[in-house]
Amino acid sequence: MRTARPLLPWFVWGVAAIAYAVAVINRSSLAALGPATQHHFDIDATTLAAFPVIQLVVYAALQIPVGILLDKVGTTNMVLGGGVLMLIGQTAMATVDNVWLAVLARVLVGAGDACTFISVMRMLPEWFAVRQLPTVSQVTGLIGQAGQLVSVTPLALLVGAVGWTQGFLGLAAVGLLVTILGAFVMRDRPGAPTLVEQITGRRGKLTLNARSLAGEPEAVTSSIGPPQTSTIPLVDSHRGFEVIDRARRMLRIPGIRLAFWLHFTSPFAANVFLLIWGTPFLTGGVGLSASQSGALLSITVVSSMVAGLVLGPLSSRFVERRVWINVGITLAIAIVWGTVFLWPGPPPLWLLLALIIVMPLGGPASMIAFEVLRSHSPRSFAGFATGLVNTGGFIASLIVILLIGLVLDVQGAGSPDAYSLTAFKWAFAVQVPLWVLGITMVLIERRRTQRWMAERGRRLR
Ligand SMILES: N[C@@H](Cc1c[nH]cn1)C(=O)NCC(=O)O
Repeated sequence: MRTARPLLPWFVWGVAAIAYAVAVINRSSLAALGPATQHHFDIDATTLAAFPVIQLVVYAALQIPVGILLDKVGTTNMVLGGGVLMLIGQTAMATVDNVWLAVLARVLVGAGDACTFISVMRMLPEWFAVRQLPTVSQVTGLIGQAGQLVSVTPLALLVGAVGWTQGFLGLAAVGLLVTILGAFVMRDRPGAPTLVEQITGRRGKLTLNARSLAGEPEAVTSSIGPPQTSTIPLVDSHRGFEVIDRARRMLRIPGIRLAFWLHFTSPFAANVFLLIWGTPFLTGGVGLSASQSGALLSITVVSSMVAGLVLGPLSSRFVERRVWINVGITLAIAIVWGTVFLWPGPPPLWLLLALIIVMPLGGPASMIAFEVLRSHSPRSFAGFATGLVNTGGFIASLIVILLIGLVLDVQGAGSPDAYSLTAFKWAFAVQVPLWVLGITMVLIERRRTQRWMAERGRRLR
């Protein structure tokens, strides 16, 4: 007899994905509001540029602590806690005039943002079957990217129409609504309570009867289950050094190192472009107008969303080749950027479009790192391991953001009136050593992973 497919996993995931989209809106809420921010706080361009950098530093620095907390307090509490931090941060952003308080507000936004993505990623295997995970993960990323589109235009229009304070309070209110919704709907796993149920101590029928989609028969492709915690080599542990000890234990598994390098190598070009250096390159370097540059930035978001739809089913169908899919995309990004570097003078429109379409594929490609991680990380360490892997792309992005600024400064082209195309080409060339390092490490760790699995008789099917 056919039993009805449970809908709860889709509701839980839907609310979690919306919470992630709100985190991305909060993260990029200043992206299209540069001049408004400068006017509101009366700050120069350098101080303005410090906002995304500080936020990124906070985000990256908190990935491992958040991952550890995640394994202890669970995904629902982390996503909702992150939501509360972000709405406090945006309320402060709306109401303070002092730039240092605004920096503190961005720290809160960065901290809340840091809690969201890895918690949602950690929650998915509890609700979905292995063969569904690549697609569900990619669609989660895609919904997050939609959040970026919201900050590029609608948020800027809202702030323009109702003013800074009302606009940011509106954003905080959206965060509050989603957090309240999450408190009623999100559950770590089937049978686990919602936040409201944790507080009242009563579990509803929906929770008691909850089922995951993971129990259904695997039709096409299946993958190995994650290893048991006991397969992780023991290392001498001292109290107070638990984090280092855990990191060492996890990093002894080559599959986890492979996931780290996959995430390190693929997304930084798009992150750097979208978060900070894309607009200066397109306007000050290539010579486009602000609106042309804004249109191109929107195309990057759409390209990444479309790629997410394609890559999910592809990496699920070709489990054995998923690493090559990631490497192929990184190489394509490097080749397009290489052509821009070597092109004499300004890149023609076709080349700019190729860059704008190919570069953002690195975001969805980096989600393959989490697929690889799921095959190699024991469940009890999954939050920690997800945080560890997610640091990869953000460390690389931070290094590139800082190096581009440095190379521009060294050439005397560090301010908008001194920008030049040649200076930008040299500056963006700092990405080359990171691609070389990343791809080399991926190839090395892939071979080690294969050997590790062969020695233990494990196989990806
Ligand atoms: N690679 C991104 C996610 C993504 C998916 N599609 C495009 N980008 C990632 O690692 N995100 C982490 C985060 O907090 O957003």
